[in-house]
Amino acid sequence: MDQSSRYADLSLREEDLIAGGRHVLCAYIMKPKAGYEYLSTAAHFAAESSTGTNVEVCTTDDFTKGVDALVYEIDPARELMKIAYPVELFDRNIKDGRAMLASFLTLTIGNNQGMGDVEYAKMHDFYVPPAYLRLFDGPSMNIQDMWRVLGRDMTNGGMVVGTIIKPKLGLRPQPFADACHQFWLGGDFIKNDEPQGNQVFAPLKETMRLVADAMRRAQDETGEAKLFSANITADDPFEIIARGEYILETFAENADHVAFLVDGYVAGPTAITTARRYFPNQFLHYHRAGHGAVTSPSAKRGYTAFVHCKMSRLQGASGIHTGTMGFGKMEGDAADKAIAYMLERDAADGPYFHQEWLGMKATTPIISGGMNALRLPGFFDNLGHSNVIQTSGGGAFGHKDGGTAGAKSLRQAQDAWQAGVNLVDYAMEHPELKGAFESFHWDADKLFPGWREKLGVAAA
Ligand SMILES: O=C(COP(=O)(O)O)[C@H](O)[C@H](O)COP(=O)(O)O
Ligand SMILES: [Mg+2]
Repeated sequence: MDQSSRYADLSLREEDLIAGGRHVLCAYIMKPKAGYEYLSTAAHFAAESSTGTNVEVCTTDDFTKGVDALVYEIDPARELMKIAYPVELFDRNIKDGRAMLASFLTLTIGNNQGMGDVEYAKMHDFYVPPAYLRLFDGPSMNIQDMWRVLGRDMTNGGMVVGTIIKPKLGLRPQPFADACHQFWLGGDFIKNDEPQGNQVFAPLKETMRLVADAMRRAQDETGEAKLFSANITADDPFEIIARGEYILETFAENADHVAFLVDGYVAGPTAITTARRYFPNQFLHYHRAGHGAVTSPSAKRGYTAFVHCKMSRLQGASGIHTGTMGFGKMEGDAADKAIAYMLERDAADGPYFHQEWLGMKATTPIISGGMNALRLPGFFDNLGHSNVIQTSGGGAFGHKDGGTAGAKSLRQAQDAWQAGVNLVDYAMEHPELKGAFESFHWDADKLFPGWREKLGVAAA
């Protein structure tokens, strides 16, 4: 059945829809299955994503039709389809009238992902009008709160030097805390790796007691503040809260040095919002493990990394992994800096829509995955600044002189970039950075040809 007379109106203009402020706009790359016409499939998609089904039902009344989602633009050659969703379609909390991301996802990327006439559909961008934007929590904390703890400049405080304790799993509590202590003697920030929680060989309570102690000792030894991002991910919101409360109590006087890490893709919006609302004074660290299943450019369904990150700002993530933009080990490319700008700025352009954030706090990009000191200058050149949290696991603990030297080499790389000094020149005066060239010599050969002669390091 062709529903395009009801669920499509190609005479609608995007600027009018935006000026009207009544619609959430979504852009998809959609391809119908063989034998299905583009506009009628798009209309069926809009029906299934809003008020309809595959047939007309006798219970529909005039009010219903007023909240239909409408296809307002198609370009079959580019497989592009844009749909306007009336804001009234989206569910709101009974307790406070606020919006929820679960409802946004259920409609805009819900049943439409399994339709028999759709070959594939992936969301590439969305626009949120002010009337809906203001109903989301948004972040309560971000990198500025870390800079405050670290005693840095509040507008251009620079990179938070971070790591992930490796190995990913398999450390008992004491060696885990020892690794933290080692890194903190040179760096600022440590995060649990995304699967680390309450394994039987490393019970959370015992591990956190030792990590809190390692933080105290490192702070005493260096005279600097240190930060820890603790994984509180769980299926059960009460477990998330129990973990968070235990950790804050254990870090005690250093509780404001603690961030909470939530695996937001696998545990979902409920877990993120539980942490955002129950612990509004902690930095909320959104780890996105698993997102590649839908965001990878090779995935034709789901949504892009850009859409995923943009949603996290609405939910209130203080920081989210944004990838390494082609400079690390994970999928991505230089143009992904648009993701960081959408998170950081008060107004930014996505691939299809301009978004005004109307003062909603920024979400900090967390740069991670196969990074080390040598890869940082190129990364910062591309992004244009270094006000990010950067975590190098292998790039710190893979340093030939250990985690402290690894941490120092990362800080030195950022300092060199900020000072506009070539990394090889800086390494002449900074032994830990020089050690990074030796440790990651395959990167050094590629990124800084001639480094061996300059630094006096013989060929391996
Ligand atoms: O543990 C790591 C990186 O370890 P290492 O520094 O040893 O590579 C993170 O989980 C990845 O960054 C996730 O990827 P992304 O940040 O793209 O979500
Ligand atoms: Mg990890």
